[in-house]
Amino acid sequence: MAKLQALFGGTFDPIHYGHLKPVEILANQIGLSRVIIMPNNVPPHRPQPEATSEQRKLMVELAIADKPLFVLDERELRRDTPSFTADTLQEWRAEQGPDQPLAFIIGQDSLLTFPSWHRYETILDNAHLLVTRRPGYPLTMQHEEHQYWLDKHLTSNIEELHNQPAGKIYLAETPWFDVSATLIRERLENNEPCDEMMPEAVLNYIMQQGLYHHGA
Ligand SMILES: Nc1ncnc2c1ncn2[C@@H]1O[C@H](COP(=O)(O)OP(=O)(O)OP(=O)(O)O)[C@@H](O)[C@H]1O
Ligand SMILES: O=C(O)c1ccc[n+]([C@@H]2O[C@H](COP(=O)([O-])O)[C@@H](O)[C@H]2O)c1
Repeated sequence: MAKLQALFGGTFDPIHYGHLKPVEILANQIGLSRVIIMPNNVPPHRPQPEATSEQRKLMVELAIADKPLFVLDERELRRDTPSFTADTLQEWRAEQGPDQPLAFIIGQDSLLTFPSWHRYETILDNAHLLVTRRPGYPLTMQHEEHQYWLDKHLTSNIEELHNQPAGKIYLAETPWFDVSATLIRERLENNEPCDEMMPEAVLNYIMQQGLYHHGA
């Protein structure tokens, strides 16, 4: 049987432990031997990031250098158009064939906005969604029709993720990591320590590049 593969997309401006730790725990819980981490080039639903795509890619490389679970995928970095997940997953599915189990990992906040994503309903045609917990966000959808959509696809059966190629949503019971890239950017701007929030190599790179600090 083909192994479940999981793609984890993000802006990663910068990458932090709130990205890495829940996904490492999720991988352990459901048996993922590899997670493909994919920085976007043009985030579809937010302003352009502060760090360049090259800098964000480098920070991801530094963060995962000693973590064999993760590999980097540069496909969205090579596109100049908005990094729509539906397009990326369609391309990935075409490469992997119809039977390969594929998944896309998101945090709880992304699940809430998911119905506003470009062609969101097609995403589950090509992949499962694996959702990690994030403090401060409800686990229910704002609109009834979206809750119906969520309930229709929900599973708590890990076997289904491995046996079916796509179509399920799995709400993982991962611990909370109360950190965001926004908080880190703000703290760096104010010269506040961020050592606990991200790998040392990433923080050293940020300092060396003078990133996220506009002070006089
Ligand atoms: N602390 C966290 N816990 C769980 N998931 C997270 C956490 N931080 C980010 N994620 C998830 O990681 C993915 C990429 O997130 P992103 O790069 O936008 O980070 P962010 O910290 O939310 O950034 P920003 O503060 O700039 O919006 C998203 O699916 C997001 O939900
Ligand atoms: O396809 C979309 O419309 C879409 C809208 C918002 C976010 N995404 C993707 O979701 C992932 C997390 O996004 P973000 O903005 O929280 O870093 C990242 O891979 C984005 O490209 C995708």
